[in-house]
This record gives sequence, structure tokens and C-alpha cells, in this order.
Amino acid sequence: MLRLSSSLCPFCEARALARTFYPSWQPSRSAATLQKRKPSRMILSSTVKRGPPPVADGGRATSKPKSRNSPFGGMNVTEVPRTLQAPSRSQASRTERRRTSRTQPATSSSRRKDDRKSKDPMHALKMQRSLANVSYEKRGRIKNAIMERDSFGEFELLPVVKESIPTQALGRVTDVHPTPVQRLAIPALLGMEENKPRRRRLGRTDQEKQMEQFLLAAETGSGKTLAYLLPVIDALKRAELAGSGPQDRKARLAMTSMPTRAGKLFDIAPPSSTEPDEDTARPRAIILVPTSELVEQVGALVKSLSHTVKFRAALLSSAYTGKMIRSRLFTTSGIDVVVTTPHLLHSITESDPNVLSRVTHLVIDEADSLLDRSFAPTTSGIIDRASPSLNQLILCSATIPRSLDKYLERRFPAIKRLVTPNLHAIPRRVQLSVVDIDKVPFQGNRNLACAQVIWDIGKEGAGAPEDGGEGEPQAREKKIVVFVNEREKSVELAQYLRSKGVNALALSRDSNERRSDNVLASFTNMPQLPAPASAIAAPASASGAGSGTYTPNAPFLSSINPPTPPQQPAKPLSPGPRPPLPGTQVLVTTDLSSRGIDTLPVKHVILFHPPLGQSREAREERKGGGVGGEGG
Ligand SMILES: Nc1ncnc2c1ncn2[C@@H]1O[C@H](COP(=O)(O)OP(=O)(O)OP(=O)(O)O)[C@@H](O)[C@H]1O
Repeated sequence: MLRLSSSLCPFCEARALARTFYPSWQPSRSAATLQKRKPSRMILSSTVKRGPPPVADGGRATSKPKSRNSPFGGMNVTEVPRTLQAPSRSQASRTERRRTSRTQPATSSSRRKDDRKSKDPMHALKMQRSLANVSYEKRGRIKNAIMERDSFGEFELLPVVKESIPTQALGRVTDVHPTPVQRLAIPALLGMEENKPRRRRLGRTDQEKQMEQFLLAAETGSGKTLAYLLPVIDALKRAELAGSGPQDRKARLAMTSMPTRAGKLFDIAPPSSTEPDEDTARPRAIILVPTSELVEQVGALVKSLSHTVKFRAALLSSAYTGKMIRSRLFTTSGIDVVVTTPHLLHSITESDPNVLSRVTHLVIDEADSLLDRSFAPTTSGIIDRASPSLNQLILCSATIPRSLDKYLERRFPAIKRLVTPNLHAIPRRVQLSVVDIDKVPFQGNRNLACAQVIWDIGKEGAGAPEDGGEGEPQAREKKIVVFVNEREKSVELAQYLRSKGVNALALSRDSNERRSDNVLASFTNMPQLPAPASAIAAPASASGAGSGTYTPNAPFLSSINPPTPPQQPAKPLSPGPRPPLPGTQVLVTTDLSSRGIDTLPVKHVILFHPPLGQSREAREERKGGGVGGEGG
């Protein structure tokens, strides 16, 4: 079991740790995993943390421990620090041998699995191996390059766009400066670096050769939305000032001849009496996100900018009725920017392919999700259909899983990768704790372990506001998100937690609570919290991310468990009502709520299952094939 607790940072840095381990989601400021010793497909990268090869010294291999005082000292920790876990030299060499054995033909896969189970308690944390490697040299180079761009004024944005940044986009921020990803991406997307030799374009078609392709990869909560949105809006406004070009008309004509297919999910055909004009249902920019919740979040930023920059934006998602979608899309006043999900856009284009005919900018936000196995066919289809008119294709992601890496190599070999220095890094202020549920007092009872952790967090500093400040009691409530791998489990666990006196709600694709605005809203609709979170487990080491094994708090355990004689293992909880845990709200959810949603008030995240590193949909597909289950 892992538990992370962290201090605050303006961009929910702590979510990045869990996101680093779990590329398909990004939780909030702290996280915990209830870890059972089972192998996981998500493995930490062997090359990210690995230092220089051991130096032979008189026949004995010696390896110098990596300094934790370096700029990346707290990053990419693949094992519990020696002080906490005290692995022996032989254990370390076994780990190394196991890494090597993966590259060699296996003699017995079952033996290898057993080996992993028995000798590698931190196996689930090695999920980073599924992430693409970014060399330190490259990180250093980028860091130097972006250091001097510390003001939005340095970007060649239209004045009206620049003026909207402090007032609309970052209204709540007092000291407005671009974040690293914004320093990196905005000039590139604006073409401010065009004097540099252009990279060879290897697109599949003539049209694609003209299309610029970018990958924005930066840690979660780093401001990627604004990093792509400002240049896109700037380009739309410039095109508007210049008038639409002949290329647009050509592409539109080509698309008009595309056949209309049946079998659509939503009936969004335009009213038959209305002849579509230039701007009706012909957006020039489309932003694709994985969930309707994200449509709302990204859409809110787009809408706020639209008020001052003056463009027309529409939010389309399955949260709206077909009638609302139709009226937004086919509004006679026209449409410039659409924020939607791939499946809905696919349905729309099935009935009206012309919707994509004028798209010059296509953004695939959360590209690691939208180009994974479950979304890729739909997303790729949209890219194909839009590419004739596209000027820029922008992929945006908090991680680069190896699967995405390979996809890009194959499909977009000329893509320009804009990667921030801290990508795949574990935020230093995050505290990480591992709970071994096999040990006393949990003895394999994962639910009990989870309840215990929540009680410990809830009781920690009970009575005092979590951020040390004043405010409404509701705002002082501790918010904890528990991520599970199966949606059925979210309901079951929430019920269990309620039976233990925890105010817990389940949120999954098909839970009844999903439609309740209050469920997610209370975990997201908070002002940015400036103060650091209280330390829950051991204080973070001075050198970086705190990490250690979690020790159940005995008094708190007894508050949900009957007292047990000393030296005796605690008995598992029996179901039944418990006195409520005050001031704590828990959301038990799948990765539905994880992709890019800003859960700012959440400072504690529990990874109930070791993440599988795939989207929920992909896992459900696999589950259909009999591989499902609780995971972990
Ligand atoms: N330059 C900035 N200065 C201060 N705050 C910023 C800045 N840019 C963005 N933010 C804020 O940072 C928060 C996170 O931004 P955003 O959602 O764009 O991050 P992200 O990188 O897209 O995260 P994710 O990977 O989770 O989608 C938002 O509340 C946003 O208002």
C-alpha cells in the first residue's frame, strides 16, 4: 500500500507523481497505493533513474549511490530509499538481473512471475518503465532555453490575446508569468523559432506535409491548456483579420463531396431548410478531450477568453441533449472553436463530414489517453478527416508512454516534441507511503487498509483547518480521492467505507452519483489553495519526495477496530456502522475522474489498486476477454 501526502503547489504538482505512475490519470496533491504483491504491466523505466554503470574495483563491482542533492535528486525513484527499505546488496543485484532477464529469452514465464512476486515488493512502482525516456542532457538544454522567457509580453501574441491573459485566463493569479511548458510551447506554436532550419516533414500525404505537428509534453497541472490555447486563438484571430484563404475553400469543396453515412449516435443533422453558410457548424479549431467533465473544464477557459478576444466557442459533450448539441453547432452566428470528445465528434462527422472541412487547428488534449488502444481508432479517424485543412495538429499530454512514443514514431515521425524538463518527474514535495496490506494488522484486507488510511488522514490535525487558514467549514473539509481499477469496485468500496463511518461517494461511468453535480464539484470547485499540506506520514526528506512504508496509527486503528491485546494482530473489521469520521470527504472513483480534472482541494490520493496504466475502456475491453478483476 502506498500513501502519498504532499504540500501544495500552484499547479497541483502532487498529482504528477500519481500520474507518473499511472499515465492515464492525474490525481491531486498526495497519493497512496494499497499494494499487493502482484505483478503489474506498468513498470518504471529502467533507464530513467539508472545511473552510470557500476565501476569494477579490484574485481568487485561498486556502484556509487546517486546524490539526492542534484536538481533531479528526488525524481524517478523506483525503489523505497535504502534507509527505509534497507535492501541488501544481493537484492539489488537480483533486481538488476531481473531487468536483464527481460531482454533475454525466458526459460519459464511462470517462474519469472513468481520471482517478481516474491522478491520485488515495489514492482508496482516500476511502472515508469512504460514511459519514454527523456535524457538529462535534453532536459538541461530545454531548461536553459526557456529560462529567459519569463513574461507573456515576450510572445508574439496579438495585443488583445495578451491582455486577456491576466484578466480572463489567469484572473486569480496575482503574479502572472508563463510556466515552463508555456515558455516552451507558445513561441514554437507561434512560429517564433521559424528562423531555425525546419525539420524534415515526412507526412503521408501532400496535405499532411504542410501540416505542422507538435507534441506538448509536460507534467500534470503545468498549464498546458493555456500553452496551446493562446497560440491557437491567436492564429484564429489573425486568420480572421486576413480573411479565409483559398486553401480553406479547396479543402471544403473536397470534404463536401464526402458521402454521409448512417448509423450515428446522435441525430445532429442540420435543419433541412437551412443552407449551411460559411461559419455554421464549420469550426476552425477543435479541442478534443477524453471526458465530458474535461469538456467543461477546458471549455470554461475557452469561453472566458472568448469574451474579450471575441470568438465563438461551443462545448459539446454527451452531458448535453442532442437538441442542445445541434443548436450550439448549427447556430446561425457561426462557430470558431469547439471543445468536445472524440466519440461525439465522430458521431457528428458521420452525419455531417463538413464539420471538419475548415478546421485549421486540431488539439488532442490528454493524447496519452486519446491515442491509447481504446480511443486511437476514433481519434486517428478524426485526424485523417481533418488533415486536408489542418495547419497545426497539437498533441498534448502529461506523459509519453512508450505506446504513444511508438505511435508517434510510426504515424507522425516529423512531430516536433516540446518536452519540459520535469516531464515524468516526481514532485519533490510529494510524500509517498506504501502500505503492505499482507502484514499485521490488515492481513490482506485491502478494504480495511484503505479505511484505516482514511481515518488516519481524517484524524490528522482534526479540528484545525487543513490549510491553516480560515474559511467555510466545507472548504476546510479534507478531500481524499481513492482510485480503483474497476468501476464495480468503486461502488463496493464506497459502501464499505460508509459502513466504517467515512463520508464516501462512488463516481464511475455508470454510478448513479455521476450525474450529481455536487459529487465532483466539491472536489474541484475550490479556489487555489496557497498553503502547504500538512505532513501525514513521515516528513519529506530534505532531499526530495518523501517515501516510506506506512505504519498504521494505532489509536486511529483502534477507533475503527476493536482494541486488541498488545502483540496481537488486529482483527479485520467486521461490517457494521461506525461513528462517523468528521470533516473528511472521500471520492472513490476510476480513472474517469483522473484525466486532467483539476482537483485542487484534494491533497490526499490513495491508489487502492496498483494502476494498470491503461485507460478504463481498454481495461474493460480486456476484462471482456477474461483478464479483468481487481488487479494489483
Ligand atoms: N502561467 C500561469 N500562472 C499561474 N497559473 C497558471 C498558469 N497557467 C496555468 N495556470 C493554472 O494552472 C492550473 C492547471 O492548468 P492546466 O489545467 O492547464 O494544466 P495541465 O498541464 O493541462 O494539467 P493536466 O495535465 O492535468 O491536464 C489551472 O488552474 C490554471 O489556471
